[in-house]
Amino acid sequence: MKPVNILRTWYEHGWLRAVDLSLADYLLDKLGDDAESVAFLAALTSHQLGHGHPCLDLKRLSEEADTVLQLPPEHASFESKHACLTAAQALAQLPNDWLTQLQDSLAVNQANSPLVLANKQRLYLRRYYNYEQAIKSDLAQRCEQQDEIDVSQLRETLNALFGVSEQLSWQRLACAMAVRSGFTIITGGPGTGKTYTVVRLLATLQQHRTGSTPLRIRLAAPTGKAAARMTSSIEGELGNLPEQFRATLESTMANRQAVTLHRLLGSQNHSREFKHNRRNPLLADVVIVDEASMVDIEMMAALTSALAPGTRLILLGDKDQLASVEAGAVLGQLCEHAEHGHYAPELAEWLADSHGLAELPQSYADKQGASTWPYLQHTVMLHESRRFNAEQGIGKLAHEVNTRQTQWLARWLQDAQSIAAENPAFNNIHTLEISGVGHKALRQLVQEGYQPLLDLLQQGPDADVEQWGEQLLAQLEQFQLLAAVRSGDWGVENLNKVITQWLFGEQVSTDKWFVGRPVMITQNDYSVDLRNGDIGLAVRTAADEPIRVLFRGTSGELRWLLPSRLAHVETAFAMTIHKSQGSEFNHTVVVMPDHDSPILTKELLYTGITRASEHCTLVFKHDELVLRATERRIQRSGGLT
Ligand SMILES: Nc1ncnc2c1ncn2[C@@H]1O[C@H](COP(=O)(O)OP(=O)(O)OP(=O)(O)O)[C@@H](O)[C@H]1O
Repeated sequence: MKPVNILRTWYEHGWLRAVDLSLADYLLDKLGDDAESVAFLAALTSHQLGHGHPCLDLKRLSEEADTVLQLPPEHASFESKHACLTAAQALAQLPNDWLTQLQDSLAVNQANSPLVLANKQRLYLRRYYNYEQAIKSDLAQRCEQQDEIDVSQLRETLNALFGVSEQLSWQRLACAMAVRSGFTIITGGPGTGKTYTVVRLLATLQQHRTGSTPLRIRLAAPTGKAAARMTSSIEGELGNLPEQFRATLESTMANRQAVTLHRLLGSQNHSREFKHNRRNPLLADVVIVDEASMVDIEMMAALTSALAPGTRLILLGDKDQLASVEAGAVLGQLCEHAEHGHYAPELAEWLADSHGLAELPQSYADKQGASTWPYLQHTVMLHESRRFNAEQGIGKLAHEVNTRQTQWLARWLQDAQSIAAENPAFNNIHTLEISGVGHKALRQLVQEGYQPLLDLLQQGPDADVEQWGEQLLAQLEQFQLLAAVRSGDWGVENLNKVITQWLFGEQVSTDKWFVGRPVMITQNDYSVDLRNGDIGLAVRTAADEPIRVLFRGTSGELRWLLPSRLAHVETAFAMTIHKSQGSEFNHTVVVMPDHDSPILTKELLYTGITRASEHCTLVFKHDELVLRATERRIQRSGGLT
């Protein structure tokens, strides 16, 4: 079959997006029928973007095409599998010299050509290649900025902030690292003290600034919700600082409000360009970005290019979480293997000195570190969670999944109850093995989980509507279903239908407005200042009032919007694990599907489990699918490192 016809069949069966096919058609139109292989590979590159990869990894493509391209897709019907070639079969239809054709093509590696082939291995759409190059050169320039620091003074400041101790504190090393360098990544799982560290880092930076004017510090996060969380956790942590540092920070940092990255950079209507860019950089000495694992490659390029050469950039995030839904696992790539340090000997020595230690443990030093792992010379991973014990409950479950250890997990999946009976510290993780999503045990779990919210809604506001709104939004974070997949019986769409019926009966439809409908914004909407992923709740403040949707605004305020103002929303009793990033729920229920799929990975499960702050329930039909997902890793394509 001709490659372009394979693409058409894939498109007709929903395996490929219209935009992917259009690119192939465009190239064929410009270059003629001889360019079929090039057009085919360009369409695949575009398809990869839709799966979060900024490029097509050609080596992996020839080795494991079906896995790399995630074809057939999760939702593929039986008929489509019959009608379409698999990715591996399709690739076999290309002439043997497809790589040479690609290298020789006018569409590749020419001035302003639409495609770029890097190292004969990664094929990019030019725009994404440019983003990657911009990030690399901006970060390289920033990595070279190293301030001369008086180590003994720094040690004194850190002693005052963290206390004097012989015990290695990664938080303290993170502060030292960020004071020395123009670019720093602080990564760590939930509760490892990223906020705790940042507040102390801000104090250290102000203390060790060179001029007399206070540093201009800007705080940002990729979503409104993450920005609101950042603001409140920083505000909360300020109170725990030693008095002299707290007073300095409060007086020097009048603006402690974190904003979305869009707002920081100044998004402009109907344009991908931001107000702040290379020509008009941000006025800031330090920019700190929380939840950086959610920042995609386009936004990261916009950020790094909007920073003036002297601005210090500090990224915070959990490298082991899923990356952004958009293309580019930037943080994950930059600090892959951070758990091993890989510090060049001189850096390891300096870090130890800043801490007052004789040396860092040998396992974190690496003679080749500087050349092999340049970004790790600017990264500190916080290892110890203050919220979860890695040996117990949620901490243990998250740890076993993250490190892909299935032995304990297999036992827990079989008999979580006995494990909890033996040790009450495991009482906060639960399994629910069910034959289908209509199962009464799931229904009971959902009804009990949502009952307090329904009671609050039923009760209505007393005199104080704002207080009621606060209670509702707090209650909405108490219980949440997260599904691994979108479609099928076990997917988000069906779960929302089923839950709506369980809670509100047959007369209510999932896609209509009703009091008690939680919704998620599915696209950034600047006209109402809401972002993709923001969550609201449909309420009625009085019987004669219209339904309004209650959201938390970026400054923490309550917003009561009419549903007619919301263009892109979906019901959110259940949401995908992808969309739950940056949120935390008291009781998180993670629902695995009844069939295997390449999207079921340890990153997905880890992200779902770590959304839970108090209780986590894992719902599944087959325990071996949970184990298989734990063993599977996301392969991040890209050339940042
Ligand atoms: N070195 C420390 N000494 C005492 N308490 C600490 C220390 N580090 C962190 N904590 C406490 O542990 C809790 C979790 O820390 P923090 O909120 O900073 O973690 P985080 O990594 O930012 O979490 P999140 O997953 O929410 O992003 C907080 O209550 C914090 O005050």
